[in-house]
Amino acid sequence: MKAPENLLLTTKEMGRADRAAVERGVPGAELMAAAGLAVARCVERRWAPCRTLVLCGPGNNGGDGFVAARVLAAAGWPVRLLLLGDRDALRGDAAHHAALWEGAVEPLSEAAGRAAVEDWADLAIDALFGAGLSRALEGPAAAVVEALNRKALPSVAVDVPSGLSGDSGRPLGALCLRATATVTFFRKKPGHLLLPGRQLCGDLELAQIGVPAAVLEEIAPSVWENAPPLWRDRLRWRDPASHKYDFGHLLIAGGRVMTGAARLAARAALRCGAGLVSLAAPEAARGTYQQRLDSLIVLPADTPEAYAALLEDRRKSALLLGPGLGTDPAARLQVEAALASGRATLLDADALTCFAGAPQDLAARRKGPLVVTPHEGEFARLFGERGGDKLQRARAAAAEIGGTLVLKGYDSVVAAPDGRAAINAAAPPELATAGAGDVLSGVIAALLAQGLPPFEAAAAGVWIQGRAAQDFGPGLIADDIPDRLPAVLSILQAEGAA
Ligand SMILES: NC(=O)C1=CN([C@@H]2O[C@H](COP(=O)(O)OP(=O)(O)OC[C@H]3O[C@@H](n4cnc5c(N)ncnc54)[C@H](O)[C@@H]3O)[C@@H](O)[C@H]2O)[C@@H](O)CC1
Ligand SMILES: [K+]
Repeated sequence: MKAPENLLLTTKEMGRADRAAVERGVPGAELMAAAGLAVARCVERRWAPCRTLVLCGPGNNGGDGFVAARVLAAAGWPVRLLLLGDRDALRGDAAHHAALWEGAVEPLSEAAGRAAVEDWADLAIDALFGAGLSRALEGPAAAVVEALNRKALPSVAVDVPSGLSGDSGRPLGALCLRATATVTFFRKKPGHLLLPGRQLCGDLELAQIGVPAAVLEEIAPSVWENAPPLWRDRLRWRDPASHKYDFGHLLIAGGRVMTGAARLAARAALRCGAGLVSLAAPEAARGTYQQRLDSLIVLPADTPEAYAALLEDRRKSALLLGPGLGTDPAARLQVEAALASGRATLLDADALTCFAGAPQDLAARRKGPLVVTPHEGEFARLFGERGGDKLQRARAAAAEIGGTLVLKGYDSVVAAPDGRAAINAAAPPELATAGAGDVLSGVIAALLAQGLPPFEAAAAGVWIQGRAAQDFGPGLIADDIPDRLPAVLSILQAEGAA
């Protein structure tokens, strides 16, 4: 299984992993002991002993809370434990660990929860609900979470902040804890990375609690956190025998007016190792394209037919259309010619708008590998308003067009038509700037030109661009990114050789 350490598990899959671990002889009570201990250790690392309020729910999330309370109390921390529901109603491992707790168990009522937060606690451990949350917070749980948020009391959430869906990254109702830190177990969940979940979790810690990695074989999850182990072995590096044609020939379709977009893409593509990058452009714009980038080959394409004729050269291994292309009928014909050529094709921006509201037309014309890279606005234009969370929408849309789809954003989702998906959490907010999408399209297209499969090219491209922009800070413009790509590639090459 690819990159097992980066796999993400849905709440259901995590339940299966827990059960499979127990079937393999790891007692559930031990898993819970390790989970609660990890929470306590997180608290001890981050704070000096202080008045700690442990809020326990009626399920196993609450059981983790009992363990954390026990560990902290034994270490001399002042701990109060408030339980939602009846102690006698606790079951299984949670009942086991509740019985080992020697301190008082105070009932969590609306008034008791509020008072403990407002008048007593310096810190809270949220063990109300984890993977088992099935509806919006209400009653005492809602009251105490609301009080925690209002006071902005430091808090550590067990598994997920109460109120959050670990699958969608969205609160199940209007209310969700804003945690300082979250400790989760075995593998992260999609909701830890998707927005707003990623921000509601605060600092995310992953603890290993004794679930053997072998259980992943039977669960066979297909969503990863985007990271080099997922695609690093596909990257191509030059050696003394290399020829430029071994690294592909990318053809970019350049428009007449907005020439900056395609130039950014071209520069990024050259920096990302494409053997040759050509840009097909109408007469009026050719001079502009050529002047700004000496290593770019500018080819004449005054009509869609002239563009199609360029595709007869089979050495052109990938096509990029969209940045600055325009949305007139000629642009649409160019996109159709690209799709019909069977060449690996990346469509972005205007090329997607050419198919607004008609993704089925796009799917019907596709003859080869396809990557599309819409932001939310372009996605809505192409597919219409869709329900579901970001991961669901991206996967469904990828399956529909039979291509890999990158739904861009701070939490970009890369989805393949076969159901594989990667969520990217390694990009800085500064990438929200004009032209960053054009750079990304150039990076991914360069990887396609070098023969990477679409899903790997897209996931690698998203990660590489994010890393190139990392640590730049305020003031980043898209023009800064291409020349920062080589440093990222050098690190990836060195890691691959190690
Ligand atoms: N062996 C295991 O299964 C392990 C589980 N662990 C912990 O167990 C958690 C999952 O435990 P559970 O499946 O028991 O689920 P939870 O403890 O998250 O919650 C389930 C309980 O909450 C109730 N509930 C759900 N939504 C509610 C709402 N809005 N208002 C009131 N009640 C609500 C359910 O009826 C059920 O009683 C994980 O998040 C993790 O913290 C860890 O201890 C590691 C081992
Ligand atoms: K929780």
